[in-house]
Amino acid sequence: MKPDGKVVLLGDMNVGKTSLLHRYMERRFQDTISTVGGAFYLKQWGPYNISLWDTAGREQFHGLGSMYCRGAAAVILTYDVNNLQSLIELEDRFLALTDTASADCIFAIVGNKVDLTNEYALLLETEEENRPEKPVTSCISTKVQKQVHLDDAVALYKKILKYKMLDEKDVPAAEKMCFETSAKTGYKVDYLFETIFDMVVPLILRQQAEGPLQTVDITNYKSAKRTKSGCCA
Ligand SMILES: Nc1nc2c(ncn2[C@@H]2O[C@H](COP(=O)(O)OP(=O)(O)OP(=O)(O)O)[C@@H](O)[C@H]2O)c(=O)[nH]1
Ligand SMILES: [Mg+2]
Repeated sequence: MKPDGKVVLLGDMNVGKTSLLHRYMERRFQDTISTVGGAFYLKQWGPYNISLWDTAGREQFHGLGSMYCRGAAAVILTYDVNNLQSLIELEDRFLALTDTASADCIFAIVGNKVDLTNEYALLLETEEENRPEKPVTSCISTKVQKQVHLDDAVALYKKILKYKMLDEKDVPAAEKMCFETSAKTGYKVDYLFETIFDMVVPLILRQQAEGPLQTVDITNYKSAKRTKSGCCA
């Protein structure tokens, strides 16, 4: 079965892409091993099937990224809120991989691992809904000052719009598309994915109305001839 739409997670190794997908699909947090290549889940959203692609952040798999992004309806650029370099990498290394995504692809920027920051307790207080299963209130002393602020993500979102030559007026507001999550506690994980699915549906409808994705016409290519000289026998 062919999925109706595709959502891809990109970002540096160790930011928590696999954990976020796992939390959303399996409803739990467990130890992960660094992803090799890529993998996907299928999520039914209303009458639509959406494929959710997990990619490998490791440098050695970098070349695969643009392949996974091909035709994507949404790309979730993920960083770790405690690692500034992981946000910088999104711009330097991952953004160009999205050139193969759908022309009206939706972009989200997600700062994961907020549970490790000293702001987390405050976030929980101000967010009555989307409460995690188990608020982590112990071990306050081990919490760290957040390295990346939401403003930095918003600035990156605006850079992406420039890169894509999109007008701010035509796309969802930056503030709406920058999220902070915790795959460990579940904080805002459902909210993230479901906000994106809702945005992807109109895109799916549009794509379906326009017919199948444009594919490369191979009828003009000469079929590769096998010559004797090219044969190793
Ligand atoms: N505290 C905390 N740890 C997390 C969170 N999300 C992931 N981790 C941990 O961070 C490490 C990396 O998580 P992964 O989900 O494997 O990261 P990834 O982005 O898939 O990494 P690659 O597959 O190598 O690209 C693991 O040890 C996770 O347990 C989170 O929200 N909070
Ligand atoms: Mg992974």
